[in-house]
Amino acid sequence: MELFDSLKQKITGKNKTIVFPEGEDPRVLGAASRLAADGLIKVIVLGNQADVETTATNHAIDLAPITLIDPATIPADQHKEMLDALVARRKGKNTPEQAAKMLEDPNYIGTMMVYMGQADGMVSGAVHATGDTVRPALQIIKTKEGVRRISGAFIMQKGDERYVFADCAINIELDAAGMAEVAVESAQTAKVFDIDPKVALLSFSTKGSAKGDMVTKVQEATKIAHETAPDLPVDGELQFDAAFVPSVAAQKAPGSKVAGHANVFVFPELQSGNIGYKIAQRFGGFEAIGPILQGLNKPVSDLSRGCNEEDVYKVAIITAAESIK
Ligand SMILES: CC(C)(COP(=O)(O)OP(=O)(O)OC[C@H]1O[C@@H](n2cnc3c(N)ncnc32)[C@H](O)[C@@H]1OP(=O)(O)O)[C@@H](O)C(=O)NCCC(=O)NCCS
Ligand SMILES: CC(=O)OP(=O)(O)O
Repeated sequence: MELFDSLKQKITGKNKTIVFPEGEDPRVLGAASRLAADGLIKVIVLGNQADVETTATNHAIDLAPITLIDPATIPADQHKEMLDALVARRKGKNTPEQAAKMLEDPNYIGTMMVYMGQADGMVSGAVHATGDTVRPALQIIKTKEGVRRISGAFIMQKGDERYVFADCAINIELDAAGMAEVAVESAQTAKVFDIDPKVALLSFSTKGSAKGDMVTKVQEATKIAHETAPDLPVDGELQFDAAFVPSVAAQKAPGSKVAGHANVFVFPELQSGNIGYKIAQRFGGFEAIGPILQGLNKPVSDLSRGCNEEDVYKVAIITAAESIK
């Protein structure tokens, strides 16, 4: 079954609610309206009422299936309840005044709705940069037990080919333990998308062909990933060609169970991860689905600001599916 058909089947009838804090954006509003009209999820859109209505009129988007909440008109008692919950969650890290300021930002309101159980997940980031989109989730939703760092993975898809790239979105620089954690988390993500994971930890060096601190970090990360998940096929440090091309793997990493067949690619830091996925997307013609945030207590999904309506639609389906245990 096609990936999104099985995800749609998973969420149909579950009445999951997804909140979209960027209601004024036509890509977001269009996707939200279609998702609700298709009966896949219940939709809450946050936005200035007049601006959302203008967007709907200009783009022929039906607002009927959507619940629109204008943050400026949230009743005082509901706002106070949210503010108190935020102050309590931040446990002295933010004053009530700071928390009130945070709630002027729709990403904080949406995240609080997820935290308070008013929504099952949030999709944002079509307008806001990643930092502003995910910071509320890092501060409020937080990591699930056993996970130190949240990371961002993309499902890269073209025809029958499907791969996981990570971390392409969140951690600017990880140490070896952090990179190993991304490797293990990404393997879990791969399984959700019917990929049998073979994980490559990428570098500009293959099996000691170059030296330096950056290479040592990837070697150490590979060792830690082996110790953490002994049954997981994982290898490093590998250059991308050694990880992906069997003939190059035979020359550069003979005997590796992963080299030449990798389908989960873990980048050594964010520069290469973010650049790498965008090259595969824009030069390689791969659809980039994500970033899917790995390791959060409840699903919050970021979008690329370069996304289209279909990307928003698909990420929301993934987010709803993630909310089903
Ligand atoms: C994600 C990011 C915004 C966090 O930066 P930040 O807000 O300055 O981070 P801080 O160190 O101030 O941490 C803020 C909170 O988030 C938590 N946090 C930060 N990174 C985290 C991570 N990867 N996992 C879990 N929690 C994290 C911190 O513990 C802190 O929590 P606290 O306030 O309860 O103590 C930052 O790492 C970033 O900008 N990353 C790059 C995003 C990007 O532009 N990607 C490219 C496009 S997709
Ligand atoms: C994931 C990503 O790169 O997001 P943006 O394009 O919004 O920076």
